[in-house]
Amino acid sequence: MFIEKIRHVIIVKTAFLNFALTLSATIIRPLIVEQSIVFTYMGIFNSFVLGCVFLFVKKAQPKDWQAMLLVASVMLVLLPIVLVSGGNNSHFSYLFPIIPIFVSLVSNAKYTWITTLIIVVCLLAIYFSSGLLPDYTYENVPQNKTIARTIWLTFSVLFACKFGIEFNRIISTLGNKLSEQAEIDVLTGIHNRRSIMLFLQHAMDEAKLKNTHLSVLMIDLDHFKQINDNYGHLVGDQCLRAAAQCLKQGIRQHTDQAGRYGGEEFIVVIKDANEQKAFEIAQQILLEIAQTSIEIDTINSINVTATIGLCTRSGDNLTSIEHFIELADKVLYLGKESGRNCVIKAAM
Ligand SMILES: Nc1nc2c(ncn2[C@@H]2O[C@H](COP(=O)(O)OP(=O)(O)OP(=O)(O)O)[C@@H](O)[C@H]2O)c(=O)[nH]1
Repeated sequence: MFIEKIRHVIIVKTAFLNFALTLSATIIRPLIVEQSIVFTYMGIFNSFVLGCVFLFVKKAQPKDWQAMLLVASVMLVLLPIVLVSGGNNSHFSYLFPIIPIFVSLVSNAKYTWITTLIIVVCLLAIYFSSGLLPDYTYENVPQNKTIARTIWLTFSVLFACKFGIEFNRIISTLGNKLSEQAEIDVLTGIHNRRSIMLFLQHAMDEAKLKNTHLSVLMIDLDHFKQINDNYGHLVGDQCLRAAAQCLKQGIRQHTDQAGRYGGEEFIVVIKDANEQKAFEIAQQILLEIAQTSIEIDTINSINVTATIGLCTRSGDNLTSIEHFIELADKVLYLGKESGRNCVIKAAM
């Protein structure tokens, strides 16, 4: 959504720039250079078209096709001008290589290749139609120069396409890595608090809408301070990683999610399951944690246990995530008081 918004801003700004530059050139150019009146008429028409496109994309919601609409409008105003100002020798044809770079920035590789292909076909068509249309610049360019410029332009457009796609690929790989890092807890490799809270909020909205069941498990490792004190923080960290793996394996992969809530406390969100099913998942997790041995050296290993507080609510009984977590937390501490290594359910 964030990327889509940035792309929309680029599209709107480019649409405005197209309009402003065309209008300015239409007004200023006749004052500086001597030119045929045809260009002034074309400039007025083009400014009108580009102005309308700008107003349209500014008002519309961010959508993929807006980039293509902008490209289509630019091609629509650019092609006739290029055709009557010397074809591929026209100064306006220098604008062609910018188009694939723009498309790659605001759209995807598929649209960039399609646009590039259309431009290359246009360049060839312009070359073969030269001589058929009047040249209002009245310049006499030798045929070999026209051929050379057509070849250079074609390669520039292809290079711009490849460059734009590669640049975009690097940016999106970096973006994916960054958002992954922003969602994952560095120590355990499962979701961090921010990410699991977001998941819980979405799951809650969904459960309210469909009136399905939703459960949270608050999981706290038992006597973890003692493990740290007796074996050191590195062994403590190993226990946290092992517990996180047990959570990952214990949940249903496509519906549920596990995250680190903070310190030695974890949270699991279970969607579309009644209390009994959530209780079975919790017990399975409890068993997995208790059965996992953590090596402290080549000979010795330890086992940790956990206590789980379970809260299940149907969609119409859900209030806020804070309240939901508080209910699970309360029964978790009841579990601690009643001897640990158990699952306690909150009253429905
Ligand atoms: N190794 C390690 N320890 C952590 C980390 N985060 C929190 N802790 C430790 O976790 C311990 C939590 O201890 P307590 O809150 O007293 O709980 P507990 O000893 O598990 O006791 P109960 O929860 O009552 O069973 C503290 O010693 C923290 O220093 C971490 O990232 N790594």
